[in-house]
Amino acid sequence: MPTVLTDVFRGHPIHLPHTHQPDFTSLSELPDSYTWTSKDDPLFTAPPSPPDAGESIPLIDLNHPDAANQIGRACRTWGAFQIANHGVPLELLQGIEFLTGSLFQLPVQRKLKAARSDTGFSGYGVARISSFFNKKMWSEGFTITGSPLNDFRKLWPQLHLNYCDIVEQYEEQMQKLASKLMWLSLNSLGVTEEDIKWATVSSDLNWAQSALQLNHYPVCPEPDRAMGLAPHTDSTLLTILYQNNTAGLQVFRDDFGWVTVPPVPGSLVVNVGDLFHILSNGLFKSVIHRARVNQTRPRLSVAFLWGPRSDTKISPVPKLVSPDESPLYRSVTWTEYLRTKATHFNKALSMIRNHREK
Ligand SMILES: C=C1C[C@]23C[C@@]1(O)CC[C@H]2[C@@]12CCC[C@@](C)(C(=O)O1)[C@H]2[C@@H]3C(=O)O
Ligand SMILES: O=C(O)CCC(=O)C(=O)O
Ligand SMILES: [Fe+2]
Repeated sequence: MPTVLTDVFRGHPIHLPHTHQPDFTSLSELPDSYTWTSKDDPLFTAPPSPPDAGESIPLIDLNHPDAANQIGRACRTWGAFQIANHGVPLELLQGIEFLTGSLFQLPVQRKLKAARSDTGFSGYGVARISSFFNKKMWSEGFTITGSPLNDFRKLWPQLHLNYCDIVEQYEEQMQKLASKLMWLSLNSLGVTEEDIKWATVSSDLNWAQSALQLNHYPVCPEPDRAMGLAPHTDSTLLTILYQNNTAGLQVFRDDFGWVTVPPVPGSLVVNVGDLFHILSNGLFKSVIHRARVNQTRPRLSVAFLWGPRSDTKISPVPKLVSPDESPLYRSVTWTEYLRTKATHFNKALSMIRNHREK
């Protein structure tokens, strides 16, 4: 039996202090344990792109005839882009935002009834990458994979079925969209279904699996010294992110520094993840991103983390490797990669890189 995402951390416990979260709203000063400097994260004080430089990830209209090329270009240069006219109903985006807001507004004792266990995948807790940093992040999260029924029943004894329904509809829409985006970007490189047999467009999508990460960044007394979610790349093929109307997401570019992704109502943000970086032999860049926090407005985001089934080996598409060079990366399954990431964090991608021999 191939592992499913739920089993990824079974036998690979990650101990995280979910139960030590403060009541964020009661703090009028930033405690030292939440105060970040460049000692805690070398990129913390990297210069932000000047607002007048006008640099921003592209906003791509999926109905535009040139959308595939625009997406391909964005994946090569930024590793991220926003999309409009994506076909996901606005009411569903509003529904998932409402669910996320209601979940995090629950009393902390109720949320802890659905806390993520050390070997578990789903549930309430601090960011999984917390163990790699000395300082705490000003956020709380909830991961969903498979049916959320058991967790939701603990959170909302009355309304859980309505909320399960929203999650199911949202995941269904996101799966279709993610597959469409992957093929648009691959087609822009001349890669077709003949080249990647495990991911056929016409199949019923059971070659893919996903997780939903709900994030809440409460208002913060000293946002300039706090960190919502520390810099990371996602381990996915693609991540599709919905953010509410409060800015906070930033992407890093060597040439510009940190660039804020402004919320555009109704649009979605798409990130290239590490597995897509590998599949494209490094042509598409998995983007380093982080979330900052705000002094007056809470921020919510919903990340749809999408990758292949656990038994699929991902390796660079042969067509994208020059005949006189070896592939940049070794093959890896999503499960293997998530475990490597859980142990080695931002060194994971370089750990599966081949040392080039001509
Ligand atoms: C499938 C997954 C990707 C993820 C780890 C997870 O098991 C579920 C949560 C995801 C997330 C969201 C926040 C950032 C991140 C690095 C993390 O700690 O948890 C990602 C993980 C990832 O993409 O590696
Ligand atoms: O909240 C955000 O904007 C970023 C969230 C994120 O990067 C993630 O959940 O992986
Ligand atoms: Fe992320």
